[in-house]
Amino acid sequence: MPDVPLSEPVVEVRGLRMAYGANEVLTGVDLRVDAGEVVCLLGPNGAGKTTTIEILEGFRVPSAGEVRVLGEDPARAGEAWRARVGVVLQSWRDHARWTPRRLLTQLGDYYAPYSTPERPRPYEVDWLLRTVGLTEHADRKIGALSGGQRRRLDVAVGIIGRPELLFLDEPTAGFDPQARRDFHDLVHRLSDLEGTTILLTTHDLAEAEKLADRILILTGGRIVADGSADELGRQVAGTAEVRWACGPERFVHPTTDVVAFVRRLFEEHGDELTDLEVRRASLEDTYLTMVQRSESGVPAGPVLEEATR
Ligand SMILES: Nc1ncnc2c1ncn2[C@@H]1O[C@H](COP(=O)(O)OP(=O)(O)OP(=O)(O)O)[C@@H](O)[C@H]1O
Repeated sequence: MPDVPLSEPVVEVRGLRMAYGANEVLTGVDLRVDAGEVVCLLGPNGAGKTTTIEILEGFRVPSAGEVRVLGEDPARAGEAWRARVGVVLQSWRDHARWTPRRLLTQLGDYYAPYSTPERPRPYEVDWLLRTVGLTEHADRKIGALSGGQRRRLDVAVGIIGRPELLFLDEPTAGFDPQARRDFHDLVHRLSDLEGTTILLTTHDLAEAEKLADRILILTGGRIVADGSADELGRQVAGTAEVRWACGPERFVHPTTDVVAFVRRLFEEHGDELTDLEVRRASLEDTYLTMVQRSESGVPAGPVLEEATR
């Protein structure tokens, strides 16, 4: 079970701004993550996802705004707070001469004083190595691991302390399909069985759709969309597209009422229909359209015609 009362947000951000010199990256980000949620932060390259996550982790001090994570300001929070937070950064390149077992054991020792009866810390190292698929490589030098194996170790490092809140910045970059699936299972396990709250970034929209209870889209310095994949789809996709064939001829028609349209199609053409397909806006269509609209200042509205044009 989560250690934060369910009514209190685990992450709450209001009016967050961040500038690197003259480059204003975040211009007023508001977001909230509740206990036990898996939230996915999407956005184009350079949108400020890593910047946002690093501010929430306490690694970066924002230019302005209010940030509360597990009830504290991350920029001022102490070691006990840090022990409750797990972090998988975009890339680690250190401890090349150590072995995964040694690194995880050492890091685990750091978390042990913060163990509680509800949340015993750290995870057992052999269990964790097995869970991330590194048992065979547990005693090899970290510098000799492949990119994907190193990334699995990054994930293990992020969760060794049994965090209540886990930040994952592009966690599956470089994973092969099996490692990706194993990782998705791990996220479900952490979320469902451990009540871990998870905020992740990814460019893999199928991954976002699979993992996220809620998706946030960051572009132009702000969050422009917030909802489940289905909700976002419905917000922008008023129409579906019906494609069919009658003999050699093929047709495409956008409609807001698929069932009524298809029923009429069968009534009128019945036996002559040789193919039929209904296409709704995918998360990719929705995402691309929302980002394009935000960049060009166009308000929300149906997306499918634009996305499939
Ligand atoms: N330390 C820094 N100093 C100056 N500018 C920075 C720094 N870190 C990031 N930036 C700039 O801030 C902007 C946002 O970068 P950030 O890494 O947060 O984006 P992102 O959404 O995570 O991108 P990506 O999807 O490519 O990982 C970019 O224009 C980047 O060049």
